[in-house]
Amino acid sequence: MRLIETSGLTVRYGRKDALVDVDFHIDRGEIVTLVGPNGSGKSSLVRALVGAIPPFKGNVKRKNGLRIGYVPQKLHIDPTLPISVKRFLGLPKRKPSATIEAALASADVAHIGDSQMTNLSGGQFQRVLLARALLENPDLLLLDEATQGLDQPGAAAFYRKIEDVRTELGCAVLMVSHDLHVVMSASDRVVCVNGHVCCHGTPDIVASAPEYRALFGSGTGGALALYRHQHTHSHDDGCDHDHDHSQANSAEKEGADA
Ligand SMILES: Nc1ncnc2c1ncn2[C@@H]1O[C@H](COP(=O)(O)OP(=O)(O)OP(=O)(O)O)[C@@H](O)[C@H]1O
Repeated sequence: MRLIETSGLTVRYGRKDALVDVDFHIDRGEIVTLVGPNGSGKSSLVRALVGAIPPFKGNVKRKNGLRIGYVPQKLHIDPTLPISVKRFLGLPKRKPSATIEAALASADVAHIGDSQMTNLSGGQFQRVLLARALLENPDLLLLDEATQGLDQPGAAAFYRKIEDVRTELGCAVLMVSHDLHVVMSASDRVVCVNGHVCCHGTPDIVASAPEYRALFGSGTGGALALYRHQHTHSHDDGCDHDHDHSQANSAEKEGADA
């Protein structure tokens, strides 16, 4: 079932098109990763999907009553403001403590409810933001560069957690990343934008390839993968971003030979 669907979506700021003619959809329970370089229109697409900006052309359809849980890139908390994790999760609207505890448990941080927000590590902080997004029992979990600032094992652990959350709660997940190479192996689909949809497809797990290990280190449990570009697509459609296919190609070969 479609949760969100755009057709022919164009987003314009002033006289400048940020995105042109985008057909995009996300279905119930699927994990979609949106990649693209800086300024390629990822945030614009997300803003249009959630209805924060209107389409200049085309349309965006959302399922009636769609509930979206949003995990931002980061959130500034005044370091002089003492606030515990549980109190933070009760803002702006108080929630039953059982609801808060369940959300913390789903984000794997059940034990830090009484900690001060300002004392959390980067990884714990992102888990709390994830718990906050889960409070409303979302149909769609939206993560905007949610692992920025985490080290690589931290990012990998966070991705694996997201995969678990999808399995447990059945929500769809839309992840946004500016890193073309690092995506979730759990993604059902990867959509690459650069002012338009350049290409889309399934990511390949290349965790066993030496090149993969050289790039990302080991110990990620296969949560990180290189996105194998679809080499069947043509780049003479005005897609002018800089893909580095060499590493992914050699990793694929190694993976195939192994
Ligand atoms: N509010 C705005 N007003 C004018 N131009 C904007 C606005 N927001 C974005 N843009 C422009 O639209 C284009 C797409 O920006 P967008 O923020 O969607 O890209 P992005 O892929 O999310 O980038 P990043 O990875 O750097 O966050 C850019 O050229 C940007 O300068």
